[in-house]
Amino acid sequence: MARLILASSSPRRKEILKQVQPQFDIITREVDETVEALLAPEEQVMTLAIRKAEAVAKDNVDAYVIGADTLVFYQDEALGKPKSYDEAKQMLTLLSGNTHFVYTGTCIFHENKKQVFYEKTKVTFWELTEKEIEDYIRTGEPFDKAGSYGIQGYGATLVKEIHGDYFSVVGLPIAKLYRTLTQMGFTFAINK
Ligand SMILES: Cc1cn([C@H]2C[C@H](O)[C@@H](COP(=O)(O)OP(=O)(O)OP(=O)(O)O)O2)c(=O)[nH]c1=O
Repeated sequence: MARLILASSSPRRKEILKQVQPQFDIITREVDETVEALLAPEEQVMTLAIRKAEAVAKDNVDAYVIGADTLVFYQDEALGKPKSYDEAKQMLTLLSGNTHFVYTGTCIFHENKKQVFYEKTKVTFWELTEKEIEDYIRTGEPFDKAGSYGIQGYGATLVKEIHGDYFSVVGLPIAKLYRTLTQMGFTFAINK
């Protein structure tokens, strides 16, 4: 049976994949997460997804290896994970009352061949008061998340509208991933 590997340390990506496939392994390698800021958003997330998947695929050529990367873009500026309280406050203040885009790049390696794609989701935030932003940051939720929020947690209260794939905002566009893996020859447990 073909082996499926999620090359990610994100607990959210693991939960989403588990929702449709009970059996897979998690193997991660440290990769350089810097990327040329002048690249288009989709190129940035796909470049990083390829890097994450490739680092694991080179020792696991027979497996199907999945890498993913999520970035929030507001007016062409990439918002990654905040490094401090102040940075989280700055990001959430930018996003308040405005529309931004969440890009997730996904890459699958199998037998030295790769498939890469991205999803773009449009998210609009409610207008937030300074107290709302500060209360939210104190939950601790912003710190390991691109754009300083998690739509799947308390962050749900910040979101007015979303157009596109919810799961891609959380970190893994599962429907497109399922379809791409199936096209590449992987058989999910549900299809056996
Ligand atoms: C916008 C948003 C991001 N995120 C998360 C998804 C990603 O885990 C994280 C962005 O960081 P990433 O660098 O994409 O991923 P990661 O470092 O968590 O994991 P790995 O590189 O090992 O795969 O932000 C949410 O959980 N909810 C959200 O609403």
